[in-house]
Amino acid sequence: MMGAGKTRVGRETAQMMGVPFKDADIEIEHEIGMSIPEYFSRYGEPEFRRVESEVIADTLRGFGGIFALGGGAPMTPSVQRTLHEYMDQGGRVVYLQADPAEAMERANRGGGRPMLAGDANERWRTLFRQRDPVFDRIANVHVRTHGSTPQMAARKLMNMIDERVVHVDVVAADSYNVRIGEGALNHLAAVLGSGVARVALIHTQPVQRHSDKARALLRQAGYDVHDIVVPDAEAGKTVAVANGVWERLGVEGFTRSDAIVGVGGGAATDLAGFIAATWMRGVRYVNCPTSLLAMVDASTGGKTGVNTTAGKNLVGSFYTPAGVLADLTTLVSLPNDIFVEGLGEVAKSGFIRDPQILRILENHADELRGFDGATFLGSGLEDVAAELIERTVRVKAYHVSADLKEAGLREFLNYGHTLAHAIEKIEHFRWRHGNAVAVGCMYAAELAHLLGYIDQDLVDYHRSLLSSLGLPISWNGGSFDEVLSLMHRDKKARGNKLRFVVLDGEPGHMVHLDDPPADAVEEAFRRIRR
Ligand SMILES: NC(=O)c1ccc[n+]([C@@H]2O[C@H](COP(=O)([O-])OP(=O)(O)OC[C@H]3O[C@@H](n4cnc5c(N)ncnc54)[C@H](O)[C@@H]3O)[C@@H](O)[C@H]2O)c1
Ligand SMILES: O=C(O)C(=O)C[C@@H](O)[C@H](O)[C@H](O)COP(=O)(O)O
Repeated sequence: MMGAGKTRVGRETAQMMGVPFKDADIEIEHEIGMSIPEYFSRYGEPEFRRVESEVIADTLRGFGGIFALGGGAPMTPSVQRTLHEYMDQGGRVVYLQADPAEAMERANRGGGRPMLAGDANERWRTLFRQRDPVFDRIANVHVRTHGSTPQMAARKLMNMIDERVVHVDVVAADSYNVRIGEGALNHLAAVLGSGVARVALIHTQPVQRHSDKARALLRQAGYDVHDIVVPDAEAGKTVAVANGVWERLGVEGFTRSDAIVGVGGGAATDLAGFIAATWMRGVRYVNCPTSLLAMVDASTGGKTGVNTTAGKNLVGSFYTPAGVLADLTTLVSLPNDIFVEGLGEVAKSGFIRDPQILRILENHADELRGFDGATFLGSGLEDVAAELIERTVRVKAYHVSADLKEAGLREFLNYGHTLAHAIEKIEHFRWRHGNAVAVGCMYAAELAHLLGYIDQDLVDYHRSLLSSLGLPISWNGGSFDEVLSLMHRDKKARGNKLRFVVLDGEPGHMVHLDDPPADAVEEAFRRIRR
């Protein structure tokens, strides 16, 4: 909107990012050879919009910087088309959302704006009512600058345009974006949208500072926020905890148009998604993962659920979120062992689909294993982690987009999980999920080798890569019989036949392994014992 601070904040942001800045008004005046008010009064608005549209299209072609548009520009259909094409090529279109009262006051300062001729305040309000829904729809980045200095707004904007976005296009469900970057949480209100009144903010105690931030953002945006603290980690993934949350939602009057926001590790986002899937048979939800594992895997894809006494994730549903906000600033408080655990799922994704992930892990194993939240932001490791998160989420998106309900392709994401879930259950969920997955991948590699799918070198590669990251590669608990009985409860099993997913030849090539010979299943188990 006029007065939102596009030029000031845009210029400031460009300076912080070390990129050029252009202002549409200056480019247009250069093109027409006179001031905009003069051109407007001589030739009228339609002619001005035509020139403006051409200047915008020309400027955006090949321009790598920040370009401040005039407030009316995005209302022109040809400009909208140009902006869509720009976004399709990876461009960011930012809606700078200033406090309306402040923006109106700034816009009227000094006068001279042709669009505000007459009663300037009333005219500004009318334009705002017309433009706000259009800007909201067109932009792919929404930055609220209420109460911010231009420098603060610029920093926020920089973080938001710097972020990585993975689009998850799901067959038979709404598509959504996974946003990865410092400040990704700032998108929360935009992702929830305006149809929601009450928000249940579900989180665990160790991530209180991050849920406080989410709550502040939600309150600022006018939502009625209900804080729901659930037991930490797997203790929160039970039907008893879910029942407690359903009770709260009932008492607090949550309706179908209200929403859930899950903040925390994978256990919290699995539970929050499950609540969203079941409350009134489905309400909107947004995941805000705060652990590496939740960022790369648990928060995306719509597998929601709880454990039962019989095993891991046995009750749940496939229910996709409205969006995922992986805010890298939340990793500052993540303990080292929980970061390292997350690398188990990252490596898994490298094995099943994206060998470049494996190379990045190899090249940065020492830094990754030594993760320290206190020095993470702004370090070289942050770029490495952001790249790994984006790549791993892309692997996830590839599988869930085509096969949301896990009829076949999606099962490849379950590499290593047949044994992993048995380990977690036998260990009473004291073993971390990502660690169990690392051992499970080792087991799947041994099994694939025994059956002639992969050579010994690839088994050895699993062992050396996973251990270089600080992940476990063997497990000594439980007996084979216990493990076998639990593996029969794995969701890939069919009837009384086991079903695994294994590598075929090399990383990136996966096959299903139905009903493998019993002696190989046992021998592979023997090989992962210390
Ligand atoms: N739905 C899926 O597709 C999917 C995929 C993978 C894993 N999962 C599930 O995810 C869970 C594992 O997730 P996880 O590894 O995040 O475990 P978790 O949720 O148990 O979190 C681990 C610990 O880290 C804490 N924590 C998280 N973020 C923190 C932060 N920023 N600062 C300080 N502490 C923080 C948590 O409170 C918890 O104590 C398992 O239940 C697993 O089954 C689900
Ligand atoms: O998204 C999937 O599909 C996966 O299998 C991802 C796994 O990494 C994840 O641990 C998932 O929760 C396992 O699901 P389950 O169906 O085996 O319980």
